[in-house]
Amino acid sequence: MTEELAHPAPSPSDPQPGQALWQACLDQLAQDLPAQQFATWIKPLSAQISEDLSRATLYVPNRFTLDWIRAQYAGRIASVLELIYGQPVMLELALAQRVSAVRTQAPAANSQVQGGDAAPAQQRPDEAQANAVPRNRLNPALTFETLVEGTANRMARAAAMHVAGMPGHLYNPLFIYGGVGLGKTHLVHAVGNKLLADRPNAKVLYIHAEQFVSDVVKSYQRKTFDEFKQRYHSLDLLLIDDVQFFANKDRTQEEFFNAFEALLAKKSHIVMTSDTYPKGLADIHERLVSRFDSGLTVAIEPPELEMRVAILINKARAENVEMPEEVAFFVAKNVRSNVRELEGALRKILAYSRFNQKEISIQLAREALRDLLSIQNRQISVENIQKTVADYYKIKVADMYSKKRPASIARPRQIAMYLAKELTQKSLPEIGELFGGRDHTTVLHAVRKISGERQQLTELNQQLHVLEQTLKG
Ligand SMILES: Nc1ncnc2c1ncn2[C@@H]1O[C@H](COP(=O)(O)OP(=O)(O)OP(=O)(O)O)[C@@H](O)[C@H]1O
Repeated sequence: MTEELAHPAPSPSDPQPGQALWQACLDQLAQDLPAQQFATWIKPLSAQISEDLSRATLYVPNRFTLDWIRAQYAGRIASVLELIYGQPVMLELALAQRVSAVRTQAPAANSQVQGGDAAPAQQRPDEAQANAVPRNRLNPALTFETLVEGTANRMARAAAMHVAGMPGHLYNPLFIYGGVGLGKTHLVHAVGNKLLADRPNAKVLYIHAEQFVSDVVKSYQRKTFDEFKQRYHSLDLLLIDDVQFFANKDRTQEEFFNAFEALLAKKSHIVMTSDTYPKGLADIHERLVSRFDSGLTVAIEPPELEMRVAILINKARAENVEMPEEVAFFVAKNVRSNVRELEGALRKILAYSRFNQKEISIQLAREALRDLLSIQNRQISVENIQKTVADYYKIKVADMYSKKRPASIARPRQIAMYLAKELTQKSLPEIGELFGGRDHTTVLHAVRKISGERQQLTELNQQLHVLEQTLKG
């Protein structure tokens, strides 16, 4: 693959391989990204690449930039590095303040490279960043229009739309929770962007909870609580991300409580996100938890298959690429955990297609995602098979190990045994053991029976096909 790349892939024997790799990555990103984004976020990065090229550390000046780079660009940078080098390069993000400590520990041969001709990140004046990040900290790209709707986020989206259209009324506070990479941050930015589109003078602020913590600490140290209060208490809309980060931060919780009360009293709106529902939050004072829960609490679930397909097609289109539906289905079936991973897979496919100048097809997607797919294939376990088959035939997983014999249970159990033999490296006795301590001859009987019937019964063959696809991902 590497010989077909736009840049010759550096090898660890090049004089300064880290520098060459990072420069090639920058060149590629400069082509891929809008000039403004590249100049603002990527060019100023300071990179340190380990001698064996297995690890790249990017230094960023502050927490906000770190979160931003992680959310928006880290996946893309990692896949470009991987494509150029031909092997995965582990990407780390670190705050520039720690550079001196890291430098003293780093081996002398490590190359510390700046993005383009920018000043070192730790020396850049704060003003440069202040210019780059809008004061309300909203990302204009994260809107309702770019957020694909599906069963998984329908309720949260509807509530967020309502808040954006009529802030200060219903659902205050709006508390959105869900697992990583499911679109919580996107949704809160969408609320802010919509309100500003309707009312450009509205005072809106998006902030990550960690940034709020750091604001509290700073105003405590500098004795600037009046400014702090002025800033937060005068908002029309406060969007605060990942409030689970308030855990064990008493002073922050107190200040947030004050801000919360002040904002609600003046009918300003608060939208919060978290990785869990309010009562599931650990180490947060009860009075805050009960306030979090006093408006509307909605979950965002992992996206279902159709939604994943739509997200892929939409995101590809945003990059001016038409992704054939069958390819989107293939990817969506294989990448199931969250949207961020889906985006990562898409980036890999686009980069792979661009580098190799090949049309996007299932075969190309398979090649581009081969690491990810092989990990999944390796992960097929008997437990996984039992659960998938039980779900498919709507029986209990416990029936896989039970002694029950009715056909409605015995048959799915035989199918699961057959798949365990086909898809794992386990021996017949090992499989028997995992099916409630059955004898290996019982497993052998099941394997022979199902494989024989599969040749004759189209319906069974189809069911097995679906199960295999599901399990292989
Ligand atoms: N329904 C969706 N439609 C389009 N893009 C989406 C959707 N959901 C998530 N995304 C995209 O997926 C990526 C991850 O989403 P986001 O950062 O909002 O997740 P999150 O839930 O806040 O995750 P975390 O808890 O890790 O911060 C973003 O680039 C976002 O734009």
